[in-house]
Amino acid sequence: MPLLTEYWYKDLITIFVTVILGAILYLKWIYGYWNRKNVITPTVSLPFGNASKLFSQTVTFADEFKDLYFQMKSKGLSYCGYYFFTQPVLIVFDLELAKSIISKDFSHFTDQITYCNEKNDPLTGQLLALKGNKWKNLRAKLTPTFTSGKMKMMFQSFIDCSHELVKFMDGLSGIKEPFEVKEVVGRFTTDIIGTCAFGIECNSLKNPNSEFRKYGKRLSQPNFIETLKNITAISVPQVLDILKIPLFSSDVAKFFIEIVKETVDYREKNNIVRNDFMHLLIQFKNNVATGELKSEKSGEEGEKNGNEIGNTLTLEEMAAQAFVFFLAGFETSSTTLTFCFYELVTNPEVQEKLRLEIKDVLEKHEGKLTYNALMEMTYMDWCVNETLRKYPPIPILCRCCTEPYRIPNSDVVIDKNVHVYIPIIGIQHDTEYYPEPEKFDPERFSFQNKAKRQHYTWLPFGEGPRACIGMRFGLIQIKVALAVLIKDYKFTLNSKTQSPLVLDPRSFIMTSIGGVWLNIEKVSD
Ligand code: HEM
Repeated sequence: MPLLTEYWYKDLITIFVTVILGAILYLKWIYGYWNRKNVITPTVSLPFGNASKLFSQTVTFADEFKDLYFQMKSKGLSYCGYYFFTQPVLIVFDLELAKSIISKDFSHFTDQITYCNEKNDPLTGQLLALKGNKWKNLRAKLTPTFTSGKMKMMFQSFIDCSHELVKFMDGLSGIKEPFEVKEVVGRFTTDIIGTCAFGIECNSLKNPNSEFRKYGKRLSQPNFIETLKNITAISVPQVLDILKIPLFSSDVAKFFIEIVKETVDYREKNNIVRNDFMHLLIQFKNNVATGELKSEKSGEEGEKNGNEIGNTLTLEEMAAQAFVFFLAGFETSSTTLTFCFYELVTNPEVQEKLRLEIKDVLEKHEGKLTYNALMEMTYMDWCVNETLRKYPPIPILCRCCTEPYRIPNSDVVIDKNVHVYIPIIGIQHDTEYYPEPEKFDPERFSFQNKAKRQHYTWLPFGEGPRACIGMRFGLIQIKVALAVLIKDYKFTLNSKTQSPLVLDPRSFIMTSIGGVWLNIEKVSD
């Protein structure tokens, strides 16, 4: 039956045109947000705002925000507006403002932009995604897991996994096979995180099809639907909430929750104590129940207002934390190692200098790779820092405004729920701070050179209260791999590598298309 006119098809056309016009007007109003605040934005286009190239995956996150950094900074701007689809974002170029947002005035920007809905998806109830006081209490509890003391206690697990890595490399050097470095070091970091976070020997170096490796790959190479869910989670998270769509597929959640459940059961039944992250989580569960560990407010009160982590962790909460350590820990580190190897093979004099340092230090430590020996490898530290400068695995830092904030010396107020991005990829390639930024020069991180640079010019692990909690852990796994490999093997670039590297626009973490292929040869003593 016709509604508006005599003909149903005219009604249909009218409704269709009205909906389209309504959507366009709504988007135009949304995309006027920064204009109304007199904040300059790059040219905005319908329907994706400024992010159309990111949505069509024709540009990488790193290139998008590096280009924007240079384009806007050259106009003398300290910040600009941006629309990630319908989500307004402030992009900050000025180091002082970046410092205020992530450290000095942190109380206005306490949250990450990561999706969190523990009811729909238990795995999102993890440290990186939790908000407000819930995050604050959990962060306070988890921080002791990553002290240098705890790292020393876990160090033997790193060394055990490195033996497998060396065995694997020995095999390759014997048959003179080129190998893709990210695949191999990804298996190594998966094994370490599996051991330390889940107490499980994944053996992915021996068995590349191990379950952990399989899920690791799935998480780092999302398919179209998963990419769409990731984008929705950042730009319009309400859609996932209302439609009750979990961010992580049910089989991923089932795998991680089951593995934590089995580990906890086994350890509790057999009184097993290990120096790892899982043990600490079990202690939280049990100590808290006996009153030894108190969160800032009582769990009951917290449960009431729904904004506190309770006094005890449920199995799902434990699984979510182990999961984030896996998610945040294995690929960032394997990516860093991959780019570091690429630079070491394209700068053979740096590789040689590093090899000499490793041998010298080990000689002083009777040939044993101990925690202290690793800390004495200064040149290695510079090489890793320079890699993280050139290729920060996470190219932007993100915050959500949790309390309105007036930008100092301006009339611009950042409203609650507006996102803020700090494009560290731009800062770390800025000639003002790093002359010849494309050159790989570890000496930039010598004590004297570092002292000459401003703070906040090197941010691969973030800064302030929400900085990376696993920095020490990540650096140790990177350095252990470098120490055992560079000491005994010489690496050169294999012709299968697309050099200069081309980054993959489908990946948020910096990744090169086709990978980095190396030749390996044992060095004589
Ligand atoms: C080279 C290695 C790594 C890099 C470059 C890296 C980088 C980062 C960055 C940029 C952040 C956000 C910081 C901010 O917004 O200020 C972060 C957060 C985080 N990282 Fe890492 N990370 C690495 C290794 C690890 C490892 C090994 C783990 C765990 C075992 C880990 C666990 C986390 C967690 C849980 C957070 C969230 C912290 C919070 O919100 O309180 N990361 N990481």
